[in-house]
Parts: sequence; structure tokens; C-alpha cells
Amino acid sequence: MRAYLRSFTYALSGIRFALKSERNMRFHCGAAVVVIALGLWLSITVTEWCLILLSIALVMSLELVNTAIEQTVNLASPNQHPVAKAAKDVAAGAVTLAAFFASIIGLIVFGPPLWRFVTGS
Ligand SMILES: Nc1ncnc2c1ncn2[C@@H]1O[C@H](COP(=O)(O)OP(=O)(O)OP(=O)(O)O)[C@@H](O)[C@H]1O
Repeated sequence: MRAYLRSFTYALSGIRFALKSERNMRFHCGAAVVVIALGLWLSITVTEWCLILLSIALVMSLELVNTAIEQTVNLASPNQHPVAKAAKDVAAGAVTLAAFFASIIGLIVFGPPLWRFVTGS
């Protein structure tokens, strides 16, 4: 049990590191808070909550993996190298792709109720 708790502490410290060092991670956190507040305000359905929470988890998890890859590349290749560039760019591409599709899910879920709110229909 103590070993599990220790692993959990390490995991939390990894998340703290990413929050401190990565502007994008702080942005994703802010966006998640806004989206959760919107979901509560608009009383979205259980299925919609599942989609939104999965999207948040996917984007933030990929940002953590991206941070881990950046740190590893910085350690392995402090000098410029095309393979180091490819590794960092591909990892960044993964986050961008997930964020793009998460935005589309957000539009699908929040678009219609927000539109109804704005137009009063
Ligand atoms: N060792 C390297 N060799 C070659 N190109 C690199 C190297 N390190 C970084 N780069 C290039 O510079 C870009 C920016 O790298 P950097 O280390 O600043 O990460 P980052 O993109 O700032 O990440 P973030 O903005 O998410 O913190 C990379 O995406 C990559 O294209």
C-alpha cells in the first residue's frame, strides 16, 4: 500500500512539474475549468459529460507525455539534432491533434445550447 502511495506522490510531482514549466499545460487546465463550468451551467447529459471529460483527460495526458518527451530529448540531445527535432515535433503534433478534435467535440456539445441561449430560442 505504501508503495502505491509513493508512486502516486511521484505522479503528482510530475503533474506539478508540468504545470510549473509548461505554459500549454496551464492553458489546458484553464480551458478544462471553463469547459466544466459551462457543462454545469448548461446541464449537459451524462453522455456529453463522458465525451467532455475524456477529451480533457486525453489532451492533458498527451501534454504530460509531450513534456516527458521534451525533457528526455533535452537530456539525450542538448545539441541540435534532426532526430531530436523530429521527436519533439511529433510529440507536439500529438497534443495539437488531440486539442483540435477536443475543440470539435466542445463545439458539437456546447454549440447548440449556447446558440439557443444567445438567440433566446
Ligand atoms: N535538440 C534539438 N535539436 C533540434 N531541434 C530542436 C531541439 N530542441 C528543440 N528543437 C526544435 O525547437 C522546437 C522548440 O523546442 P523546445 O525545446 O523549446 O520545446 P517547446 O516546443 O518549447 O515546447 P513547449 O513550447 O511546449 O514548452 C522543437 O519543437 C523542435 O522543432
